[in-house]
Amino acid sequence: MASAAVLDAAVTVRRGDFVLDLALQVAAGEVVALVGPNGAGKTTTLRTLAGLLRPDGGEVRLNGVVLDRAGASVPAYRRPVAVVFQDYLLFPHLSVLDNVAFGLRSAGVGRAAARRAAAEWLRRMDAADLAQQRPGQLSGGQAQRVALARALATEPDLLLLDEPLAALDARTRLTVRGELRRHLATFGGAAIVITHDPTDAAVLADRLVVIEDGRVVQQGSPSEVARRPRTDYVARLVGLNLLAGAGVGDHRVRLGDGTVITTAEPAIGAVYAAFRPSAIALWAERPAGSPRNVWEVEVVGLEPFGDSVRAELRRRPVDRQRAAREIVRQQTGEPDSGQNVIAEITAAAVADLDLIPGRRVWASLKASEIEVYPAD
Ligand SMILES: Nc1ncnc2c1ncn2[C@@H]1O[C@H](COP(=O)(O)OP(=O)(O)OP(=O)(O)O)[C@@H](O)[C@H]1O
Repeated sequence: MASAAVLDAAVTVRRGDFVLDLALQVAAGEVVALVGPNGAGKTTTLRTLAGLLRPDGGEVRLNGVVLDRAGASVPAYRRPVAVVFQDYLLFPHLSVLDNVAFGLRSAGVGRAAARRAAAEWLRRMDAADLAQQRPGQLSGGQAQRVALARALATEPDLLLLDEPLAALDARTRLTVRGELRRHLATFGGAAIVITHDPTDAAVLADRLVVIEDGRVVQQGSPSEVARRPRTDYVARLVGLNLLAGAGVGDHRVRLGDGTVITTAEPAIGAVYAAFRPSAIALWAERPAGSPRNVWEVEVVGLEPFGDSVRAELRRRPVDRQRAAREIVRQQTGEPDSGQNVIAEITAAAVADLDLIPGRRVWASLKASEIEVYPAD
């Protein structure tokens, strides 16, 4: 069970035009996954916490000790912080054992004691048999285990992992992900894992912190975030459609373009509506019968997705003024309003409906398939 915050950071970091303005707390024993699109500020966060970048303002505290504050900064090598870099950065000329011992030697531990401790960490990581090998002889999964042993051997209060599984092929990744989860579970400090992969985040982390453009836009347990995304990026990450609108009573939500959708749950005030791409069915003719949401849509694009096909659909606005703006938007080639939806359908349906970009069809979505929740 996680306890009081080990890491307590509230910093501003400028890099050219980019500003990271981040408040982040991580408890003892807690694993946080830091996710965000390219350029969101993940690496900047990691480098700041590691002491490789000086913040322009704010404070970083670790176990109550100030590491950064206006004008004063504890250098990287003096911080109880360990980093596992994406490509592991093992020293090629040293044996695995000496790589693991290196961190301890730098922290002032004597040679014999450092090697004994390194051997013990390799044993814990099921890597004792690799001790005399050189990094060049290791598989990706083995190198990751060694890098993790090297980081944990220094018994850091904060462990930072930068895309720890990115260098691995899909099969190795699955096994190493499981191993990493086991090792992180026994780590008593605070851990932050940077990842682009929603599965890695869900498996490894207790909490997801999503940053976009230098700011935290959403955080919560992996299941909360997966069920209730709050930005387009998060919705895409977890594979849901996300629409924004306002509750207008009677289980109805008016979307930005005037479309009204019916939801099973009551909706009040500003809300988000999220649903799975597979919840959408497509029809050649307007479907009649059971109560559901029906939209006329235009196929924007089609993409294979496993055994099925993902179709990007542009909903046709019902609000006349907005429709006029939509026409202008299409003519001027402005970016999408973000209200397109993705449907996941079978290849047979694509053939039956003769779907091609530009084709107009009908889409239906059951009210019970929509998760509706407050936007603020
Ligand atoms: N040395 C630098 N000088 C100026 N700007 C920089 C520098 N390094 C990074 N930036 C800018 O800081 C912003 C955040 O970059 P950062 O590498 O932290 O993002 P990221 O979330 O790690 O992205 P990615 O997922 O692509 O690694 C970007 O806009 C980037 O252009």
